Amino acid sequence: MTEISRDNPLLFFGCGNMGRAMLDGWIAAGIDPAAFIVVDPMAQALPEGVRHFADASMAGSKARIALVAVKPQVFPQISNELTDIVAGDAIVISVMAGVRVETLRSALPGRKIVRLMPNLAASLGKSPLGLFEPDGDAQLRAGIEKCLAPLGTPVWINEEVLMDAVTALAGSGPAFVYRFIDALAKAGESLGLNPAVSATLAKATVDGAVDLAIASDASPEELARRVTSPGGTTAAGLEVLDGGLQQLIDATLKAARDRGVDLSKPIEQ
Ligand SMILES: NC(=O)C1=CN([C@@H]2O[C@H](COP(=O)(O)OP(=O)(O)OC[C@H]3O[C@@H](n4cnc5c(N)ncnc54)[C@H](O)[C@@H]3O)[C@@H](O)[C@H]2O)C=CC1
Ligand SMILES: O=C(O)[C@@H]1CCC=N1
Repeated sequence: MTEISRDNPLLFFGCGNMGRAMLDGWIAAGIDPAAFIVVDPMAQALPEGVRHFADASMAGSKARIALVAVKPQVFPQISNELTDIVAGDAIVISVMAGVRVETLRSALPGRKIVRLMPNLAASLGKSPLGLFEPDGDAQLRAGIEKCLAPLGTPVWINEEVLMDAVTALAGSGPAFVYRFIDALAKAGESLGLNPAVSATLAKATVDGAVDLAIASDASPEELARRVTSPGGTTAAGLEVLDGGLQQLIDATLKAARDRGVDLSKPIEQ
């Protein structure tokens, strides 16, 4: 059921920023565009061959595998539409932040529910893929991993409550990294560098540092040590950064995690 193809298409319910990144990742990996159906009133310029319906009622046959990628706040309003277009025994993968398996199960009785927390790097096949399913179903897990393999690295999470931490770190995380890149560039500018030069240096620095961190057996801490000459420029900079960075990142992730917990609560009408 997790083998997606023209005959067993995956239905995207919502295909905005996140859905589109996943769709692009799958198609870039060589999956037939006809293996995808998108239901989204706003989706535009979808890849050729992807079947698109503005409304669920137009989608025709019931999907056996579906991906829910609408905003969590929208889910209560669309759950009936969704129930109508996914088969009774379908696999439903939700990327919605906060929305719990219990909520998904009560809206979609009988379906196998999998929660997934990806990020936008799915379009490049480089997304962390935090996964939770409540039944410890080995066959389902293997099928999901195979299906998601073109998008990045799967990591199963054993306690659902930790999906809010995964969301904060891996789902929201790219935005925090982009802010760091921006801050590097702005700081370079304030030291007199031309804005375009500073932005290029900031991106290339982060790009190379990340590639080294991934390729090397050394920890990030050890790699930082290798950059740092005693009494040199890096030591002078780290003395400032180490005075506040961890505290700031702790507070940032906690705020994001706590918002995920809020989103898990029923919306007050
Ligand atoms: N943007 C990101 O980096 C990440 C987002 N997510 C999750 O992905 C979900 C979607 O987020 P984004 O893509 O950022 O939002 P978005 O606003 O870009 O996309 C949501 C899409 O849902 C569509 N939609 C709204 N009502 C609909 C309906 N009745 N039927 C079908 N489609 C409908 C909208 O037209 C829109 O294209 C959220 O639940 C979010 O928590 C998870 C990880 C990362
Ligand atoms: O900001 C959000 O709520 C979503 C979930 C993770 C990334 N974007």
